[in-house]
Amino acid sequence: MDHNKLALPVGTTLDRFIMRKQEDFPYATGELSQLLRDIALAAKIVNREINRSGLIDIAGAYGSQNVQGEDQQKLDVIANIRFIRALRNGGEVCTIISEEDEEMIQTGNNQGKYVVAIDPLDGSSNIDVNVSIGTIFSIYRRVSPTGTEGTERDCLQTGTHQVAAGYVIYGSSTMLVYTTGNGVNGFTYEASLGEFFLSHPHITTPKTGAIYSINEGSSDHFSEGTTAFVAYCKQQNYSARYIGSLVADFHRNLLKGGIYMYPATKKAPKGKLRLMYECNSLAFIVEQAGGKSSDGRNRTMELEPKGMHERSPLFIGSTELVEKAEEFLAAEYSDVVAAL
Ligand SMILES: O=P(O)(O)OC[C@H]1O[C@](O)(COP(=O)(O)O)[C@@H](O)[C@@H]1O
Ligand SMILES: [Mg+2]
Ligand SMILES: [Mg+2]
Repeated sequence: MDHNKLALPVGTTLDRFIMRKQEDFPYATGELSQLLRDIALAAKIVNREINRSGLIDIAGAYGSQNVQGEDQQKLDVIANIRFIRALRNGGEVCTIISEEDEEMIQTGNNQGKYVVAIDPLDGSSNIDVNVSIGTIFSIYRRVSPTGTEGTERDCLQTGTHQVAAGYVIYGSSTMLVYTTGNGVNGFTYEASLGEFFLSHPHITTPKTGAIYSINEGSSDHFSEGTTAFVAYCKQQNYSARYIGSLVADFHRNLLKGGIYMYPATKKAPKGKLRLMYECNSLAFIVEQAGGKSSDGRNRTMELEPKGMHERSPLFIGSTELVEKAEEFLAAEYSDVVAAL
């Protein structure tokens, strides 16, 4: 009996889980394990900042805009600093792309084998109103040789090249959910012990569900296909649930079944969400949990990134719901083509 392959019990610490899983890979050298620990450490620090954000003056806008033209919140900047510092100090990462920085961030760890794409604080519009927010990350192995700075080619890889991806949700409890391509596991943070504990082993998402998540405030700008699918969801008496924090909406639907959509609209032809550190990361998770993710037509993880902050429409969640949405969009597309 290969004990390493045994399912680890609920309550296993993240550290122990990472170590035991590393033993499953005889050629593993521990760098990815250490990188996952570095991310968990930064998440603990950011969690502390978020929990006390109402008490100390870190609420509100920071006073500058990021490359997307969005007003940065103080916590966006604090989370960005904390994750970059942990990844730099950890030594495993040569280059970082972050939602909050226009250019690639060279860490100085030229021997580092990994590149990280990160959304340090997801759900910025919910920061000051005590609604769940998150962090989203993707990890890639560099393609350029070690000993040099990471390149744009290292950063612009398709989602299928992710070696790991995950998110942290800072909600009623704080959880870290991630995959290294061998299923999805969730860990709950016990602040008094300063530890993440395995609480959700082998997460799988239902094939279908009765929840749809989309900002209907933009419905005037929806395409015909999106409008038709939303109408279909209502006919099916599905529940509309939209928190406005991608991580939180995704997490709920992952566990309960459902679909989250941020479609292309007339005002945002490529949607809003960023391919490298929002869409690809969650696409890897949902596929590993038995779900599906696309831009309405193409598999998210096969989309060729053209820029670090490129946007992509996102339809993600239970396979049957995403496929149903794709059917409505395909009908719209064939109408468009027929009209050409
Ligand atoms: O307000 P909208 O247009 O519905 O957008 C909400 C979406 O934008 C986001 O806040 C974008 O992410 P950031 O907060 O990281 O910029 C998502 O979390 C959320 O799903
Ligand atoms: Mg985000
Ligand atoms: Mg963000």
